[in-house]
Amino acid sequence: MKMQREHLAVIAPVRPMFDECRHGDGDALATALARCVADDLRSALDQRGEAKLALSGGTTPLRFLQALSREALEWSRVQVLPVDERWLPPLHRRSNERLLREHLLQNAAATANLLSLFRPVATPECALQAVLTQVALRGLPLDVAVLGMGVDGHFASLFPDLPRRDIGLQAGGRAPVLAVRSSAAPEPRMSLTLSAIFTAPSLYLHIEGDTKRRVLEAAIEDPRSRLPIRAFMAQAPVPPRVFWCPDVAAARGNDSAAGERSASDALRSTGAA
Ligand SMILES: O=C1O[C@H](COP(=O)(O)O)[C@@H](O)[C@H](O)[C@H]1O
Repeated sequence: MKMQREHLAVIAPVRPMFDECRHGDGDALATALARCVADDLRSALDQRGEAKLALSGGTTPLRFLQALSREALEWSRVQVLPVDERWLPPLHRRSNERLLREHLLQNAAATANLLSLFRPVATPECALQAVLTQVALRGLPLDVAVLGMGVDGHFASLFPDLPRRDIGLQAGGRAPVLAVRSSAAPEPRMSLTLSAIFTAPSLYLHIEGDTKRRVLEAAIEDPRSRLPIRAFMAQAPVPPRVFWCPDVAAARGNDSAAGERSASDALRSTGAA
C-alpha cells in the first residue's frame, strides 16, 4: 500500500505537532515502521558505529518487532532497551523484556544487545540506582525511541495519575529512569522519563484504531490536557512521527494492563467526551 504522509497543524503551532504516516492495516503499518526504524539505525551505525533503540511493550508492537527482527543491519552493535518495564520476572507473559526477546531478538536481530530495566529485587525503588546507572552508561543518548500509547493517554509507564510536574514528564529533567506506582497499573513499573526519551533524534508513536486516534487528537487540541501523551507531543524537540492505522486487531503481545483507565475516561478528562 502506498504510504500517505501529511503534516497536521492542529492548533496552529510554529511547526506541525506531528508528522503522520497512515496505513490501511496493522501489517502494512508494522512493515513501514520497521523500515523507517531500520534506516535510522543504519544511519547511526554509519555515523558512530553503534546505535541505541528504545522500544515499547504492550500489545501493539508485536508485528512491528517481528518485521524489525528481519531487517539486515549490524545488530551486534545495536543496544536495545524497553521504554518501560512491569515489575515482573522476565519470563512472565506480561514482561516487556520477554516481548522483546521473543519477537525482536530473533532472525537477523538475534545478536542485538538487550539492556534490562528489571532486577530480581522486590521493588523498582530498590533497583532504581542500579538501573539508572546502567541506562545512563549504556542506553543513552538514544538514536530512536518508539512509543506506544494506552487508551488512557499514557505512554511508557507514565500514567495520567502522575502529577503533571512529575520529573518523569519534564522534558528538561535530569533523571533518565523513574520507579512508578500508579492506580492504573496492576504492578509497579520502571520507566524511562521524557528527558531520556527526548535524547532520541527520531521519535515515533505507534498506535492503531480510531479510539486511540481520538484520545491523541483530544490531547493535542487541548493545551490544558493532563494526559501524559500531551506532554510528549507538545514538548518533543522534533515532531514525532505518528504511525497509525484505522483498524484495531485482536489483542496480541503481552496484554494491556488490567485496570488501565478507559478511553472514555481519558476523553472526559480532556473535555472531549
Ligand atoms: O503498559 C503498557 O502500555 C502501553 C500501551 O500498550 P498497548 O497494549 O495499548 O499497545 C505500552 O506502550 C507500554 O510500553 C506498556 O508497558
